[in-house]
Amino acid sequence: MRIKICGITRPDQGCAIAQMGATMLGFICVRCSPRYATSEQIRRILENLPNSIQTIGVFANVSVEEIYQTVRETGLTGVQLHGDESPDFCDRLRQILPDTELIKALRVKSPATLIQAQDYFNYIDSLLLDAYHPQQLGGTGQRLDWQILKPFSPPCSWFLAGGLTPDNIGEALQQLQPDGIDLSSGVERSAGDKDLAKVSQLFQVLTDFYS
Ligand SMILES: O=C(O)c1ccccc1NCC(=O)[C@H](O)[C@H](O)COP(=O)(O)O
Repeated sequence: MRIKICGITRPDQGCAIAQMGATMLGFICVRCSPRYATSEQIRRILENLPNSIQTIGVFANVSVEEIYQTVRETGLTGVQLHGDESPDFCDRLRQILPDTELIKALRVKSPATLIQAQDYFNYIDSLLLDAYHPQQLGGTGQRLDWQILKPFSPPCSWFLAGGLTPDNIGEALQQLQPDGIDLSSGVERSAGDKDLAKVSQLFQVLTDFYS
């Protein structure tokens, strides 16, 4: 199970969360987000992390060139596209960053979103399914309808996101079998400030679940 904790803004919290067992850390490269981290901030956080951890930059509706430049400046190992990027955009990005993991996030509004997902399978490494919110792109704490995900079995790996917390993660994993999980506001004190007690509680629940 891949465990991604998203919206990291502080080096000490990044290190602590990596030590607790996260396999991926996410950095919000979307300027309007309260969790926005600059390339300089991301670089400083990455300097102190173990090499084994994957580091994912989250982008929305920016150019291939901007993403390329941020990845080169920071050393991020992966990119998550959280806006309205097309399959063709994913294909172009993959061509200029062939060794960078490419995750396409889809905000699930209805079962039609899961049909739309099929258009991306040839161009991405993983899908991330998040909740739909009319005004915000991500980090909303909104849970998506797990019921409509039950028959979903894509040919690529997929992450469950959207309103996950230490209190509901067990129930989510009883109902669904994602390859990874992604949490942000459910393990925060305030936007961008992770609550290490909640992150620790999450890992305890996961340990109990899998033992
Ligand atoms: O987190 C943000 O502020 C954000 C802003 C703009 C685009 C994406 C954003 N987050 C993407 C993520 O991967 C979050 O972890 C995901 O939306 C789940 O968030 P939450 O429901 O708070 O766990």
